Amino acid sequence: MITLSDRDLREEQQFVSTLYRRLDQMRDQTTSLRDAYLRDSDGTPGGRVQRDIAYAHHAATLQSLVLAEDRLCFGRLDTAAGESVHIGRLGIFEEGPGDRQLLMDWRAPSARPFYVATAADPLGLVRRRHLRVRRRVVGAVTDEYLDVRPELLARLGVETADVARADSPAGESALLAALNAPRTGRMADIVETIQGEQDAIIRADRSGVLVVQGGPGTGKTAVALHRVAYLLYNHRDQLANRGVLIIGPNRTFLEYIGQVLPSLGENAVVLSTLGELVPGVRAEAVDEPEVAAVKGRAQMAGVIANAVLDRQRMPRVPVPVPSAQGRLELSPELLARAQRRAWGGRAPHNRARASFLRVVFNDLARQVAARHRRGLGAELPWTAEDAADTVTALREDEAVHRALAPLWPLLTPAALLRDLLSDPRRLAFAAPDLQERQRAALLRPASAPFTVSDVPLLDEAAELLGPLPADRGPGPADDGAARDYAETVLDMLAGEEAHEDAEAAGDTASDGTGGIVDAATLLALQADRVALTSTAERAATDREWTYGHVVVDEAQELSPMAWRAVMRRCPLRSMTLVGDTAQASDPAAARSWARALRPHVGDRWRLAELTVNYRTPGEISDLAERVLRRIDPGLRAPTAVRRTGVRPWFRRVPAEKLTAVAAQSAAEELAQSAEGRLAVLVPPGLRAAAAAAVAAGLDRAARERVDVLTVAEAKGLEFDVVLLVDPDAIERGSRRGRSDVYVAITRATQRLGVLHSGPTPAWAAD
Ligand SMILES: Nc1ncnc2c1ncn2[C@@H]1O[C@H](COP(=O)(O)OP(=O)(O)OP(=O)(O)O)[C@@H](O)[C@H]1O
Repeated sequence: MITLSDRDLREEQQFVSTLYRRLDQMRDQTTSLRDAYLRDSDGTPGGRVQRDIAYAHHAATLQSLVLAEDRLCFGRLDTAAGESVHIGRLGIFEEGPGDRQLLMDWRAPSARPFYVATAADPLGLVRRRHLRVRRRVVGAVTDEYLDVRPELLARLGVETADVARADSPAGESALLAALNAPRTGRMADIVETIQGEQDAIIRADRSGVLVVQGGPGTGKTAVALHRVAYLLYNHRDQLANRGVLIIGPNRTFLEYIGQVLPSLGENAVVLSTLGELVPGVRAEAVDEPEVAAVKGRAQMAGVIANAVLDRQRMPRVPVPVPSAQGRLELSPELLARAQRRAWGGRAPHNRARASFLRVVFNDLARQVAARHRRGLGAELPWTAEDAADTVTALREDEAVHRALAPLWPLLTPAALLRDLLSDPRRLAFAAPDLQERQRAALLRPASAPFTVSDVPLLDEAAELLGPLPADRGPGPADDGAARDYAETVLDMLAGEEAHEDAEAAGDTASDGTGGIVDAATLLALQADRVALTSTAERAATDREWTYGHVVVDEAQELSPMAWRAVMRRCPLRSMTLVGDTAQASDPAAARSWARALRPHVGDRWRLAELTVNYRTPGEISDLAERVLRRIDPGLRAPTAVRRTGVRPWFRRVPAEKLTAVAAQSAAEELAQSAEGRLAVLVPPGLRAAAAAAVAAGLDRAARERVDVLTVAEAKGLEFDVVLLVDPDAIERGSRRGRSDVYVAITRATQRLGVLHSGPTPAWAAD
């Protein structure tokens, strides 16, 4: 590697300045186009929708151009054929005849050698150049030579003696600078320094299920996000219409990764937690482990199906039906026939109800006709018109509806699940194969909020129930359905106000995720009042939306029921599943990918592995490796790419002083540097006390750099410094407690401190 002369630096600066001038010009042009749509509308509803769509399109383009500002250009390739091309965050062309390309998008096939060419396999490159551009200024340029034949070097004006051969696939100094940089609390993109094994996954074929297995810090999340950007760029036609769904473990994580895709110019993406997968529900609470374990079992699919059947059961005695036409009655035989007719259509419950009621109302009308024949006016004929009028009158009769209410009620998934889990009788009917103890664990008050493990059950129910009919008129919907409906409307109105407020404030991307859609927020928008313009917006509000590609991060945590819900979102099975089975902590999680995927794709999935740890320095990952061996002696931790020379520290503290000492240690660690973030990771029982103690011991600026979290909350995140409090309690805290300790240790990018109340933890004893 050599550092270049001032002349080379000047030339690169000139080129980069040209790029930024063109970028400014593109922004101005897009702004004018966007604003033109604000003024132009023919005033018709159709015209307004078209205007909204065009406006949103140009606004999104403008946002990509704004976000491309930082590190617009970061590389240059010189080929053996004598060509030279600059690589950057997006493609830029000169304006005018010929449209010469100035900058090549990192995702273009010809940009690939930038990431994977080596001296052994130069892929046609002579030189790979890394440009360090900050605030439009080229600060440094480093070169690697991949083909050192003198005639090729001479063409670049370089002497053989001056060059260093590239032996690593991407610029080492750029990589180390990125890895050592203080963390900001938001994940950054890695376009400048994607490594060879990562590139192969990013550019892997779109079809089928790709599992990316890798230890902590191997870049699984980063790779998955760059893969989405790559797929959207290369398969825009297929993917832009259906969108891409990214599922992450919790909201904090989604906020952490939320800015990566917009910074890569991509917005056709929905980010969701499992708890938000069903529109209208935003579950954050988690169940006790044994309850979550039961709810996650595949068996629960049968339980939900039985719960629906339970609502279609018919009485064995006649059902009296008071009506304006007198007292009528439905016999058990008639009800059984209506039930068979409804089942025959194979429609979901709410739709099948129409068939059920058709038979019921015809029978009631038949009874009215028979009464007519027997009574006064019997000499007058009973016409088809009379029959139709009678059915209409019965359908509008409140008393009839009250009598029919318990038979085949309209149901929302929420009502079904709420009733099932709060009623021992219903549960006993639906779950005869669960043990008494398991059923007891599932029971809870009807007013309890939905938990994350309930969401796959709601999804299952939604599948079997189908939507409520759009125009269901006055009808025997059960109380739960009516209550849900009212709640949904209230939610919509509240959401609409919030939306209008945000618009009034000119705050189009107030969530900081650059316009990527937060499923739950969007649900609150009333589709017929606010035009949902982008694919992502429409997808996020529609439970039955199927995506062009689905990414699941921390996929090792999914229960069999969660897998079913996820698979429904992607019948094409174009999926990227990233995770690490050694980090699994969910009690219902599968222990292997094969086991998790077999019910859905058999063995038709591919495995890619990442083996290098970019996050954790060697001193900390050595420790992590020992924890890993205690989970399974056959497992190996990924190799750390760097060492810092700073060893983790341990301190024994009396149990009652743990939180106070954690607060003091946090203050000391933060004082060591003005930048970067610190996490205090605690057992759930200490969280509140530790948060209070830490907050009390810090000034405001320092407080903003600290998070006090449980391990579950810290999943997928990283911090410059981690203080691990009472690891033995974390280990004892759950069946997969050792995995939690492993996850905790591997969150640190620089330093780790451990506070323990008992003897030194076994994994660190020597
Ligand atoms: N090629 C790279 N260049 C620069 N930074 C990288 C690269 N690969 C990974 N990183 C950085 O390493 C850190 C870990 O990456 P990431 O969070 O994607 O790992 P992970 O495998 O998902 O970890 P975990 O399983 O612990 O959630 C991040 O800060 C990421 O930006």
